[in-house]
Amino acid sequence: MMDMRDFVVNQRNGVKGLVDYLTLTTLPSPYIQPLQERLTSDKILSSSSLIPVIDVSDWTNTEVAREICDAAAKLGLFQIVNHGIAPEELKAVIAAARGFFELSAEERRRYWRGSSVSETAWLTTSFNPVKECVLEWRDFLKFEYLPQQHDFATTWPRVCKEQVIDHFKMIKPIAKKILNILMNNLNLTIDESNENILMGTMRMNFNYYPECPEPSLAVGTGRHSDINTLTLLLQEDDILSSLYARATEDGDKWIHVPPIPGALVVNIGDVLQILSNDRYRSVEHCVVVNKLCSRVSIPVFCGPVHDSVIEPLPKVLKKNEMARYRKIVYSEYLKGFFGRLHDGKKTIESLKL
Ligand SMILES: O=C(O)CCC(=O)C(=O)O
Ligand SMILES: [Fe+2]
Repeated sequence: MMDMRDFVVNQRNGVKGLVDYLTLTTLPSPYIQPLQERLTSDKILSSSSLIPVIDVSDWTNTEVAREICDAAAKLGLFQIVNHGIAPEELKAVIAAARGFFELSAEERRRYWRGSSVSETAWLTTSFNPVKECVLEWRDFLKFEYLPQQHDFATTWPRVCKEQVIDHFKMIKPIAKKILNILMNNLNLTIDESNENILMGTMRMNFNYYPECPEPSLAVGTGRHSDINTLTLLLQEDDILSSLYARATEDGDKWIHVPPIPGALVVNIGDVLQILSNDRYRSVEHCVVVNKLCSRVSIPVFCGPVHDSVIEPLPKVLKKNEMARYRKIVYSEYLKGFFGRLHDGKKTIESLKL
């Protein structure tokens, strides 16, 4: 019998390669999640209006700023509409992502992590497939955007290179506006002293979740919070019941993040929670897969450069207020996160004082 894990991970076919190669009618055993990791219906809150949707057509409107800061403080996740990126441009980057995953397994393999033909783009599967007992039903291609390095994108796959560059360029000013609003609310601005922490790096994922024979037994992306400052995520319009956010830190209830045509999902990452000494909170989220259709999602992660020192900003702390997190260099934070399995907010919790 075929060793599925070996085929997907070591032979670098990914889970996309697996579903293309075999007609699966049941979920292969390496993907069967323990019950507590499955998003069963009893854990889902059913109201559809729990995720704020903010119209940002006027960034200078104080009401817009208030809604953004409020959502960042409470749930740590919201959607924005009328952000200025045209629907056709969003469709183009989704189509480019699908274009990449429609390449042959052999073509895709050229980008596999560890032996990728590109230093700034690599493909892998699940989250930490060497360590995980149970795999996640997802492949992803990651891009690092280094605008100062002029030829950074020459090695990116031809099928999607232009759209990725365009998308990075369009997302960057939107991210900066949101971060600026969040900083202003803390009586700070983005300046030379903090820009490298807030958005010194930008990365993008093409997440690909193939159709799954028994979605209720699997997860697409396991429970985690993003470890950066801010994520702007594009999800496909027409695929429901995929992304879920944890409603409250202490309960096991989850809220569906519905796809809205033309919208971007914005979520707060751990670094912003630390810098703001908990005034903003990173949100735990996870992804459920589908039986009949594959799904693509495209998060852009803004975050610190590796040698940034992350700690509650002295200017945020009120008189006698204690810092709630110990200081850490960001590269150490990354090691902590990527050395674990997806496990909710364990990385940020490990820094709590
Ligand atoms: O696929 C999604 O909707 C979310 C993916 C995600 O959370 C991530 O890539 O960090
Ligand atoms: Fe995420």
